[in-house]
Amino acid sequence: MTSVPPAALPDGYRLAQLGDADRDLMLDMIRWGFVFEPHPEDAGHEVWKPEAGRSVGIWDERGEGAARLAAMHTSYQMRIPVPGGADLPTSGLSWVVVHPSHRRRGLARAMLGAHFNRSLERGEVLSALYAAESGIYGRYGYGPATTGIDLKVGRGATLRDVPGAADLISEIDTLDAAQHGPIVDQVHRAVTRPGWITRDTEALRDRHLLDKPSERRETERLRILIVRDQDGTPRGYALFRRQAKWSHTGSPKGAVQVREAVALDPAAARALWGTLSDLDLMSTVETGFLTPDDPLLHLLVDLRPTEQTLADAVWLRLLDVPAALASRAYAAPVDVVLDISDTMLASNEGRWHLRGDAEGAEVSRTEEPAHLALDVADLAEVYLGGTQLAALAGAGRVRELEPGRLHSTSTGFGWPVAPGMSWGF
Ligand SMILES: CC(=O)SCCNC(=O)CCNC(=O)[C@H](O)C(C)(C)COP(=O)(O)OP(=O)(O)OC[C@H]1O[C@@H](n2cnc3c(N)ncnc32)[C@H](O)[C@@H]1OP(=O)(O)O
Repeated sequence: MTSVPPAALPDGYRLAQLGDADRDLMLDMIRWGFVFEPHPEDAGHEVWKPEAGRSVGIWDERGEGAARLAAMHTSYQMRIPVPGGADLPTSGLSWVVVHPSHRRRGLARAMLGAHFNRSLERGEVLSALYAAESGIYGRYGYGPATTGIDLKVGRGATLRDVPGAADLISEIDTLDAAQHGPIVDQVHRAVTRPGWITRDTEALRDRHLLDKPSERRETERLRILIVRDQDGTPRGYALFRRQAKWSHTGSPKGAVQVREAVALDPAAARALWGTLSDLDLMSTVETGFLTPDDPLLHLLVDLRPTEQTLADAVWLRLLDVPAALASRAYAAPVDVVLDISDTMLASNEGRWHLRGDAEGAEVSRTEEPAHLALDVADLAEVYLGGTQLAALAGAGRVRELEPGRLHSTSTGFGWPVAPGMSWGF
């Protein structure tokens, strides 16, 4: 156990980096936190590979005997593209668990403080996560920066024609990580969208293509649909499973469960969704999280029969506010003083003068009067352009201190392509 700089912890607890020797304890903690038992049939399929030096635990040293692990988290090294195309170093926070015996005494807060300091020391400007419950992370300065829409589309839903779609070649196969991994990676990487986190390490790529036997119980194994152009170049893919169901009168009611669907052009999107929505014996396609501007929403002739569920997707934390603001481009010129409150990272607190446009931006500390005031979590929510500053102002979460500044700044923070990503970590 390597010691980590002290954090505010209740007496008798100690924060420390976790390593390979702690792996079994970490896996046990993860089962406590996320409530599951290992399935015997998954033996040999587990590829949980925490990245070296990025896991931290809290040990309970009260009482007699050896210290017991009371809490843990890990993080992954990632890069997030932001509006304008810059790729920012990001710490992908994951597997945050406090054992039920130790909850609600500040262990999570202490771990988050350590996570912020350690990420900043590594030069990470942002932290990103998927929240198990949406009430947890706002208090630590994270905001839901991307939104996902899950659609349930009926079999044979009419899609608009796209020139060239009929010329593409669609092939369906059983997913084989070694064979299809490079194709998935190549297409996934070619997407240009704020928030689109690439899977840059082997551990992230392996985990993403994992097809655990226990997950096939009610369904089939993971399949892949690849759409290629006439030259054989992949233009899109979908990872999916089919689940067979039958009505009491013997009619097929199966569901296609899409894990991830990526298309690089309109024709590929049309070919992909056309195939997925017309598989034999299936009556519905469950799309999984799509970005709010996904082509499927605009290919469908009639949206009314589809069931839609909107939910928060990636939560973002600006660890270094000036670096984050200076790294993105702005859809319209902005020249504004923002007064930021941040209860956990004092280095972000206070007034920042931001001047930016489509080419880039500069940010400096200032004593000038502020035009807009907001919390760092609300800044995170608008940072990738998915939520309007003006919308948050409508809910009283952004204060306009100089009349007339809100709308121009809100336009500048917007972006024509919705932020999003297609996989969870
Ligand atoms: C990125 C990810 O890994 S998401 C996964 C998060 N982990 C889980 O959901 C696993 C099960 N839950 C847990 O392990 C724990 O309950 C945790 C990690 C969510 C919270 O740990 P704790 O040590 O109890 O949190 P801590 O004592 O620091 O509480 C911080 C604050 O958050 C609040 N809080 C904690 N969990 C929740 C929740 N699920 N919903 C709403 N508020 C919460 C606490 O009430 C407290 O509020 P306060 O500051 O106003 O007093």
